[in-house]
Formats: sequence, C-alpha cells, structure tokens
Amino acid sequence: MEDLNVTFKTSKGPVRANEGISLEIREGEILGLIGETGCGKTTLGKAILRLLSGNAKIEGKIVYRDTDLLSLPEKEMRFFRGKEIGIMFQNPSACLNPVLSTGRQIAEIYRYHEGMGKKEAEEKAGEILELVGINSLRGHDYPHQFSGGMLQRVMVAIGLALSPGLLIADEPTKGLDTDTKLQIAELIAGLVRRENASMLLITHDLELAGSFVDRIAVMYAGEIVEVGKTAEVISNPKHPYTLDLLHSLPGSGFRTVSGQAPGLLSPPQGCRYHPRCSFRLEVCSQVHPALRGFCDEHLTRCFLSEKGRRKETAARPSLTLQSAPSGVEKEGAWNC
Ligand SMILES: Nc1ncnc2c1ncn2[C@@H]1O[C@H](COP(=O)(O)OP(=O)(O)OP(=O)(O)O)[C@@H](O)[C@H]1O
Ligand code: NI
Repeated sequence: MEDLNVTFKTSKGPVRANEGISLEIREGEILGLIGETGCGKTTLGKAILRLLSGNAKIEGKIVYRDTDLLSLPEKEMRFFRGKEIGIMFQNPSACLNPVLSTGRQIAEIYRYHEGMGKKEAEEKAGEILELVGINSLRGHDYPHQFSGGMLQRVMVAIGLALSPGLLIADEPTKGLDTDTKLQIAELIAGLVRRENASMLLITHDLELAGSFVDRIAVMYAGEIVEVGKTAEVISNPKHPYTLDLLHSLPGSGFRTVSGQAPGLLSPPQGCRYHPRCSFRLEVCSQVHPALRGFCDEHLTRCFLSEKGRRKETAARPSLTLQSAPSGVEKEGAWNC
C-alpha cells in the first residue's frame, strides 16, 4: 500500500478512516495490524480486497505482487478474491449461508473458481475440512450445528481453500475463549506458514498477535503510528500509544489507555495521539509527525523518537517504564 487514503462520505462529513498508509506485507510473512476499535483496521483490509461500501473513496496505490489492484476491472478483482487473496472475517455466522451445509459452501468455491465437478469439489471440501481439524463427515452439517470455535475452523478452511498467496484475517478469534483463541490462531498461522503464504492479521489483541506475527503495525486514528519486527516493537516500543497498549495488557497492570479515541470526522491537529499522550511536547499539538525510520526497519510517528530529541527526552523521568510489560526493559526504552 502506498499513500493509501480511504474516506467515507457521511451525512456528518467525511470520515477519514485511513490516511497516508504506506505498508508492505512481505512474501511469507505474517503482519499484525493492531489498534483500538474504530481506528480503521477493517477498512484497510477491505480496501485491499475492494470490498468497501459505495460511500468510500479510495486514493493511493495497492499493489499485489505486480498487479495494481485499484485499477483492476471488477471482473478480474473477483478472480483475485479468494484465489489470490483469501479472506476471513470476524463473524462466521454472518458470512456463512445458514441454509447450505458447510461442506457444500466450501465445495461451491472449488466449483466457481476451479470449475470442478460436484463430486470432485465435495471431495476437496472434505479434505480441507480435515486439514482444519474437522471430520469431513461434518461437511453435511449446517452452520448452526457447529460451535463457535468450529465455525472459525470452517472460516479458516474457506479462507485457505484456494491456497491464496495472501490471507486477510480480520479478528479471526473474536468472541472465543482463551484456549480456543490460541488453538485457532495456531492453526491459521501454521497453515499459512506451511503454504508459504503471507497474512495480514487484524486484531485488537496485542498479546495474541505478539506470539504469532513477524512484524507489527500499530494503527491509531486512521494512521500507522509504529511498525517494526514483533520483538522490537514489544520490547522497545517507540510510540507512546504502543507503550500504553503494552501497559494495558493483563500481565502488565491492565491499565487501560486513558481518554477517548478521537472521532475520525475531525481528528486532533498535530499528532493525533497528543491529547492522550503523557510524553507530549509543545510541537506535538502543532505539527503532524511523519512516520520515520528510528532504526533498522523500525518506524514511528513520534517527535520523541527523532534523533535530535532522543537525548533530551531520554532524561525525562516519565519515560522510564513504571510497570514494564514482561520483556520490556525499564531503562533505555528510547535507545535503538
Ligand atoms: N461504510 C461506512 N460508512 C461510514 N463510516 C464508516 C463505514 N465503515 C467504517 N466507517 C468508519 O470508519 C472508521 C474505521 O472503522 P473500521 O471498521 O475500519 O475500524 P476498526 O479498527 O476495524 O474497528 P473494530 O476494531 O471495532 O473492528 C470508524 O470511525 C467507522 O465508524
Ligand atoms: Ni474491524
């Protein structure tokens, strides 16, 4: 994605759900996209698939391998969805057809995309159900006959049915209990890695993302505010919002991020996080920071991390982590 902007036209004015997003999902990597509710994560996933509603205006560039997705005719885009870019949405019961057996729904994918006959498609459907840990005989059952975790497994099967190069999984573990969440996340990550595919994992769950993704992109009020390798972002967060998110984890004090997320109708001037930021400088309310490289592949949208200021801010007592999440060093959080 290169300088991607998504604006929704609404009766109250334009909602800038994604602004200036430049982000790369590399071959074979799992990229986690995290951020609070309403910050624009789903919008980003849907923009890639061109599944946004009619009131959305998309500007910028989205390139999949060598294909410019935004200039592709809808007919070709239909081929891309599922075949090249698989989708897993958060709510299986809203995505699955209640009057068709799950096996039939999966078989339809093979019939539509690969032109398979009924019998062959049903066999393939059975195979993929087994792959996600469901007995193929359950393919005769309807969605309401499955538990939440099993329905998510069906969604995994659908998302990966055509061995896409990229899977976009939007909150695939939402509403599941902790154990099931882990099982499903392990299942998806395992299959994606086995296929050498890439995945964009959209989630609020930083803890879950932390254990599965290669890199993390943190989104705040429609913008990417930090991106880097998972271990780097978690152990050495460079944006105060990421730091606050880490502090809000159950193992790190459960301190919720104070204040309200800004509405995207009129986000704050300057840095969007400045009204909630405990490290804000004067400049933060006036100038909008750019996403800059802090060190090697670790980018952040924060004035505190800029080289000239690093020394000065490192001395600020408030920059010392009080209740550091496990793995986060107390001192030197602002050093590379
Ligand atoms: N079709 C639409 N029309 C108008 N506004 C929309 C539309 N879809 C989303 N929005 C707005 O765009 C913003 C981003 O929404 P989005 O669903 O992308 O957030 P999200 O980060 O996925 O949130 P959640 O974690 O709750 O799923 C929100 O302010 C939302 O109200
Ligand atoms: Ni969402």
